[in-house]
Amino acid sequence: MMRQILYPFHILIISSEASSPAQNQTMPNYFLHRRLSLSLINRLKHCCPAMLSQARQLFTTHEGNRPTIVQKRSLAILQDPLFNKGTAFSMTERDRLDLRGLLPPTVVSPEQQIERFMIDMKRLEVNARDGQSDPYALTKWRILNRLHDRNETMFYKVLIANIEEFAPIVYTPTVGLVCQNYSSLFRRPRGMYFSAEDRGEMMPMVYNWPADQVDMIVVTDGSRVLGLGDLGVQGIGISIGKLDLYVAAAGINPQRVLPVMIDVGTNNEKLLNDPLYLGLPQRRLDGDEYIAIIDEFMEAVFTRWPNVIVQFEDFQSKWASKLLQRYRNTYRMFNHDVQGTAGVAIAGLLDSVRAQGRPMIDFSKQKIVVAGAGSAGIGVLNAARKTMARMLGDNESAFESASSQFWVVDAKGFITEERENIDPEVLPFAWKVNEASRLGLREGASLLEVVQKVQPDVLLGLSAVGGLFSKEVLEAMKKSTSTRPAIFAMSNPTTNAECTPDEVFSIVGENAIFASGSPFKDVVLENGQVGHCNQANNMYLFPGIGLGTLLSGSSIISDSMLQAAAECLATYMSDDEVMKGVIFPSISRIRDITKKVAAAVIKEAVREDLAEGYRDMDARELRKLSQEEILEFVQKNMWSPEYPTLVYKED
Ligand SMILES: NC(=O)c1ccc[n+]([C@@H]2O[C@H](COP(=O)([O-])OP(=O)(O)OC[C@H]3O[C@@H](n4cnc5c(N)ncnc54)[C@H](O)[C@@H]3O)[C@@H](O)[C@H]2O)c1
Ligand SMILES: O=C(O)C[C@H](O)C(=O)O
Ligand SMILES: [Mg+2]
Repeated sequence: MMRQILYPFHILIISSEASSPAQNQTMPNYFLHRRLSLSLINRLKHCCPAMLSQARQLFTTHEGNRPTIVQKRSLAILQDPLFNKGTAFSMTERDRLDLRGLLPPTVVSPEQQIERFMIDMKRLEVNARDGQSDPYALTKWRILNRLHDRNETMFYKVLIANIEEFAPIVYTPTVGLVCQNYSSLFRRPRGMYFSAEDRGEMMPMVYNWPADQVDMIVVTDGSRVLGLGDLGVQGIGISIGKLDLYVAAAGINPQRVLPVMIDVGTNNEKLLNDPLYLGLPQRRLDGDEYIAIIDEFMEAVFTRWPNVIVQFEDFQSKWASKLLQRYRNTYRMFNHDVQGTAGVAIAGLLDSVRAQGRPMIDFSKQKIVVAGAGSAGIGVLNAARKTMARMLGDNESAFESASSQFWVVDAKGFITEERENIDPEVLPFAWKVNEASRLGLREGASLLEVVQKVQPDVLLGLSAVGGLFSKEVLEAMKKSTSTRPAIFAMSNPTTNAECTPDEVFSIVGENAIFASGSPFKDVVLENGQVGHCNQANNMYLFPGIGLGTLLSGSSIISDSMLQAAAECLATYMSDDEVMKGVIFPSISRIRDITKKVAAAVIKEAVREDLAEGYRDMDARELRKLSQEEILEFVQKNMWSPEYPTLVYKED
């Protein structure tokens, strides 16, 4: 009789403590429960061992996964953002980890923590937003950064749950402002800094990083941060921002990411003269000296973490492609501005063909004017030409005729073969002088002249020049031969966008397709419909490329893997969406997109026989997986910000 009464009562106590860590219980309540609970366990132990084991089972089921073993206690754990839960530490955990007295007595749930955080953040927003720019952006970044410093799990919970609102803070455009002001914003270090002064020391230095396992490194030398130029050591912000998205979008475990800054000096006079500048106060190293440093860094990180993936980010175009060619066949690396941007642009360009109600294969007939022939522009041009050539038969003549679909304009104007000291990478896109003159164009012609003469289907900007697509240029786009002229103002941050969506829809027309690198708000058109602002940003690809490479176990990142990622993104949008001018998904879908892109990358790595498997999933097993099973495998390996149960154990 006694057993029958005790049994449900006991389970109730155990499960309530386990599942909802004594939410909002004050100390006395908690102790009462705990005392009851312990005494009942003792009684059960003697009178009914079977019941006890059932109760324990229930306890374990409620706790979910196995606990995380930590070698820290007390203050050390509260100061460790990877393990910290703040006021969400349950009372039992507080006891186990010597936290009693170090936290206010009320235990709150993770949901309540986020609610409190968001209320705080929203307070700032009263009268704060003025259209495109947000005067409180930097303050919000600071608040988020402080949260990142004290509780990683909660930071990612907040970021994922509010990705539309906070991606523009941790990523473009605000991250640009953060990099510009980094020396004064600096509070706590994050990531690693390798400088020219560390020559010969990088190998042992790598072992200063506490994590034995690192999956993703994003490295920059700060030489071309977004469209903001050389920001020297302050470029670390861009590596941090990209990795925030790796965790939020791809579910890479935050304990296994490493933002890196390689400081070889800066040519930015303002920084060199700034006494508060935190980087090496010297001009940038160049030539062999520069390469030797990057070589040493690569050797060091791949020695300690042979399976790491290194994403090169925001290297000036002078070095971007050279370093890519130097390392891409030896190391698991890619240059995201060159390769990721290309994929995103191709996906958008293919969807703008669909938006005209035409088949994707008609992409090969599109006339494309590109403003900007730097690392991003050249990456897009090469990938677009390759895509067209494949559609036209994939032979040399297909390549030739594909080249004549592009008109490239840089800081010196329209590029022909007459250009002095032409960059060999641009040469394949330079027009023959006589063919250009047949169109009424000459070397150095202005963007406006080119648009007037060519009447392109697409005008794509990767120039880093805000407002480059002037009223006159957009007026000229009205004569585009396309039924839905596409204008891609891809430069970052917002101030560098070549034009705004309002300008496009009001000048070019309501049928236009608009995409920008940094986010803009949709526009209400005169006809009452919505003019969609698509965000053509490589954030839709890099998390999936990284995750797919990691899970496939491929030791390199091949062109076909990148192509598969781009094609996956291009087909992500439904016909219905595309016809409405929505050619990129909303960022709120980024985890789903990333999962699919990663699956496409894995599939391609398997097809190319590059996949070597990941953990228990060896290459043979991976080859047997269906599409659905690959997606499941990806999903299973994506980290989610949930508090694990912590248990203390000495080293
Ligand atoms: N949306 C994205 O996903 C994405 C990805 C990568 C780069 N970007 C942006 O693209 C921009 C360029 O990046 P990059 O690495 O190629 O830089 P870069 O410095 O290598 O190249 C800039 C190019 O623009 C040209 N240019 C300058 N003034 C011009 C003008 N008045 N008219 C036409 N061309 C002009 C330069 O000659 C050069 O060819 C940056 O703003 C960057 O933020 C966006
Ligand atoms: O960082 C971005 O937002 C995109 C791109 O990598 C850039 O350099 O602008
Ligand atoms: Mg970049």
